[in-house]
Amino acid sequence: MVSPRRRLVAGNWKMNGSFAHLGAYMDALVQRLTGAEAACDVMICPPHPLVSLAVTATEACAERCQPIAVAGQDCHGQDQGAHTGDVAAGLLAELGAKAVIVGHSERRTDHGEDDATVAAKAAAAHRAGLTAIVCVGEALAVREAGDHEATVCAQLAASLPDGATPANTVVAYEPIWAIGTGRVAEVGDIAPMHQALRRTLEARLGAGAAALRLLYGGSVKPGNAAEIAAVDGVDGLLVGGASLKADDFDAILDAYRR
Ligand SMILES: O=C[C@H](O)COP(=O)(O)O
Repeated sequence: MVSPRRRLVAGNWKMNGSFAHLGAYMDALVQRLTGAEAACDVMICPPHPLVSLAVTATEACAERCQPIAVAGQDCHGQDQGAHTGDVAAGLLAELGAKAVIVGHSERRTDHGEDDATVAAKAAAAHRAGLTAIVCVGEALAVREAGDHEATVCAQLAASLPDGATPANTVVAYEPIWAIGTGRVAEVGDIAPMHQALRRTLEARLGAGAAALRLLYGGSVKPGNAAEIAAVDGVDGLLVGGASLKADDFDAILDAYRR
């Protein structure tokens, strides 16, 4: 049965990009999307200093192609305060962002963020009117030990704040061993995990869980996007490195043009 959930493809630029890159990228992406709409929501997540310019660029082309939403890559769990270097979800919303990634494994590793911190960040996103893209995923050792489903499902349950709904939350399953490594999870890795995560969402959110989108991320490229997009239970893709080139990102969107 075809899922009723609207697919989402989001490009996470991580700590890459520049003002010059953004301008050229938007020109190229809009050119490719014009007259070639993909049957999915499209989102880019540039570094925070580029969010405002990205919003301006997407608004300028709104009449030429399908909407391109802009998202932040992180926010603080509090609405404001003495947190040097952090970014408030409300400010991202004020800049025109529609969503923010929270709990990416690189944040969890680089900044020691635990599930409670991620849940607080997602709640802050919700208060600001943003969609929280909550990331979860296991390390290689956890998978090799066979504990991956229990680990990631527990991670998801603890990373979702009260008040999470399909309207304000997206979940991204990103096995850490597949991020930026070129090592792609097999269909046989992805499908069972997505089924387990769906059960976790149902236990947590009840009937509302059915509409919540569950993305896959980890070395998604033009060459494997269609196969991954076709996996039962995958409602879209969170793309890192391959989203940095407009051509490659557009080729990944082809997965939703067939
Ligand atoms: O947020 C994106 C993921 O970390 C995937 O990154 P990647 O496509 O470079 O493996």
